[in-house]
Amino acid sequence: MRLIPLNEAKDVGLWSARYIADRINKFKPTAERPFVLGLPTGGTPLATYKRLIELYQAGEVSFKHVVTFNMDEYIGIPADHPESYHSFMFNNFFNHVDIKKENINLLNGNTEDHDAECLRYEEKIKSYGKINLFMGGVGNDGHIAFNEPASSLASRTRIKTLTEDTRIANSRFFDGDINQVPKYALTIGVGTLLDSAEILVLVTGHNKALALQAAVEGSVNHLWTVSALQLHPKSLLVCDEPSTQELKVKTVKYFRELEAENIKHL
Ligand SMILES: N[C@@H]1[C@@H](O)[C@H](O)[C@@H](COP(=O)(O)O)O[C@@H]1O
Repeated sequence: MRLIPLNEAKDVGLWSARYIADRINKFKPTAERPFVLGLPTGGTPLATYKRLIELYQAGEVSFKHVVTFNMDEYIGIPADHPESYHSFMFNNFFNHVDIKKENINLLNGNTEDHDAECLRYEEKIKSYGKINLFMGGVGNDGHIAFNEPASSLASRTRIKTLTEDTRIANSRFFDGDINQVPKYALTIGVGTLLDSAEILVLVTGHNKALALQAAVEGSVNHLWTVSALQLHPKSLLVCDEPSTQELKVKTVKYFRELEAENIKHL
């Protein structure tokens, strides 16, 4: 695991966007051999999407041969609801870059058969071999995608019941009203995520400090599903200073020294 300790949330956006653009460019994707990118929603990745759009506008990266898979989607709100993850992705990213519509993959939370939809998604991912890079955020309780506490670390794409904590946290997008927040979601599993070649998780704000501590200093534990990153050969946590508050000084110092060169080149 690598941990990149940066100062501010905006630095996390700049660093991660540059990282993703470099990965895509190095891969030299073509129509026959696209770069497969996993994507999250939430407040944290907004700065990354904004910067990726700027890099695209500056001609530094293209999404023409990039295929995307989103992590999760609510059940029970229409795809065109302003707070669906479908709307989020088009409004904040897809509408502003040169990605082809047919290369965008999102879970559909409004089918008759959720199991069939989840299986379809897993099969579609498999049809590309694997996801080259999955970007994610983390919930206050350490959930990754919508893999709430006690999700199996071997889980695949499926329906999950959202915890009250998550619904309270996400009510900020629903006029502060928890009753408007869906109770269920479709989400990739922890196992699905771990199959990716590389995982990049963004962590910002003091409310993520316990989750970051669990991810880095805790044991692998299904109550903090983000800790499963410890099992992955190539995982990367990019964080701001407030989110490191619960880490030992020694831990932060260690990673800061290891990453001195990479942090300098922001
Ligand atoms: N399903 C999403 C997660 O993928 C996201 O990481 C988390 C944190 O969101 P935020 O970045 O807004 O704190 O929220 C939701 O629960």
